[in-house]
Amino acid sequence: MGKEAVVAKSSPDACGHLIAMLFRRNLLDFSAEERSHFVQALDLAKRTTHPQYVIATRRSEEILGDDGNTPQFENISIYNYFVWTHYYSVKKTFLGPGQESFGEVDFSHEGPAFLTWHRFHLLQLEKDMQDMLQDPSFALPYWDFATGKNVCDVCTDDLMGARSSWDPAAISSNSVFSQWRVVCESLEDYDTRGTLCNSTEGGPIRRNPAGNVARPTVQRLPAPQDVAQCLEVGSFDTPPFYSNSTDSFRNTVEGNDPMGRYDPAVRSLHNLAHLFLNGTGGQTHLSPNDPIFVLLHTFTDAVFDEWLRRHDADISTFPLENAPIGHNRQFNMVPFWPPVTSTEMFVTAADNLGYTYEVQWPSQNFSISEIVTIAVVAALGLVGLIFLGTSYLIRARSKMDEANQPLLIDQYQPYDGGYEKAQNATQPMV
Ligand SMILES: O=C1C=c2cc(C(=O)O)[nH]c2=CC1=O
Repeated sequence: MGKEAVVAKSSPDACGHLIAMLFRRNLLDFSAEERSHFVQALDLAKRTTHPQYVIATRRSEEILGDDGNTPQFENISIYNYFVWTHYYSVKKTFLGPGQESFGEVDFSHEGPAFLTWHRFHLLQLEKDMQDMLQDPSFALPYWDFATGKNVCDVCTDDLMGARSSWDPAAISSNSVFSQWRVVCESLEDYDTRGTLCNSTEGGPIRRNPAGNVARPTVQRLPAPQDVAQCLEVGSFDTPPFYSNSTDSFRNTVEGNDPMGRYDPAVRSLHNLAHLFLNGTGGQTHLSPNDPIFVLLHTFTDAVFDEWLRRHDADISTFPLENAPIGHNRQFNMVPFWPPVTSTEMFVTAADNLGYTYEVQWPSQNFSISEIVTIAVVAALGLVGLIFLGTSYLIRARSKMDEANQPLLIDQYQPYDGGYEKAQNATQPMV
């Protein structure tokens, strides 16, 4: 049995059957043995031909090849299939020779399906790896990227690969990931010749965390507070269901301003984590080639799942229509097969999908204005308490004085020398 997952409990599915629960854990909590097992599993997925899927390497117009008789499909490895599906979802649309390709269609980003698309993407890889390992308990771990730091803590040789000492944008030769070669990098071909990404591998993974000197705002990872604030955004998504949606949880976690305001210069959470990697992992058509992509997205999915749990999974703000192409609730998510819609993925994972996350969520810090309000209310309360306490003490004190000094009580006879007179009366005269 794989060590990544602890199948500690089971839960009933929609039909009432018991399904084992997978625990997606923080990669940094893995033991040395678990780390090695996970890295080897990824490497095996990179080298194992996908047992079920082939990829199309030409558009439907040319799918039978130049002679009209040679189907343009190729085998691909399990991991490279994961890369290819992401590439396909973001690829530009070829409009014809000599024409600029159309880049405004993105089936997996900048729209409501961002979270549901990537959730299914991860589930497919996880299932493929379980089958490859013949281990149904294999679970993908996550990278809690919301550290607020300017270092990549999973970039060590026992995990995702340290920085090479020779080239700051390369992976150390002690890591197996320095041997990985990327697919889908021939953008020029796709955009000018209308070809599609094929299974041919090219250059190595490039990664230079925090190293983008031209853009200081992407040299530091998101902070825990960004996650806490994002989880407070109440609506799943808002019109126009795009990258400029305000007060939208989806747009906030995808990576605009943590308060849900739109500022094109701002990158946070998921987008910031991609750009922080500064290399293969920061370019949308290529990013899954860097295996950190898997961990970055499991964490993003964990935030989504926590939001679904806290806000009671209300799909009413997931549009039925008017979202960008591919992003409406009932659309099949491109290019997954068998067909799957966002609605099917808009459910709490533990109750419906058989997995859950072990995460300690950061609590919300108070803003300056909230701190001032709390301080004023507390000060007023204190003044009130002091006033009440003082008046009570004064009243109690005066009651005590009355009890302890009976001579001051009105009814008591004032001293008039009567005692002495009486005494004198009983004394015999000498
Ligand atoms: O692979 C991705 C790369 C990204 C870069 C940005 C950005 O905000 O500039 N966003 C990205 C999302 C990705 O999925």
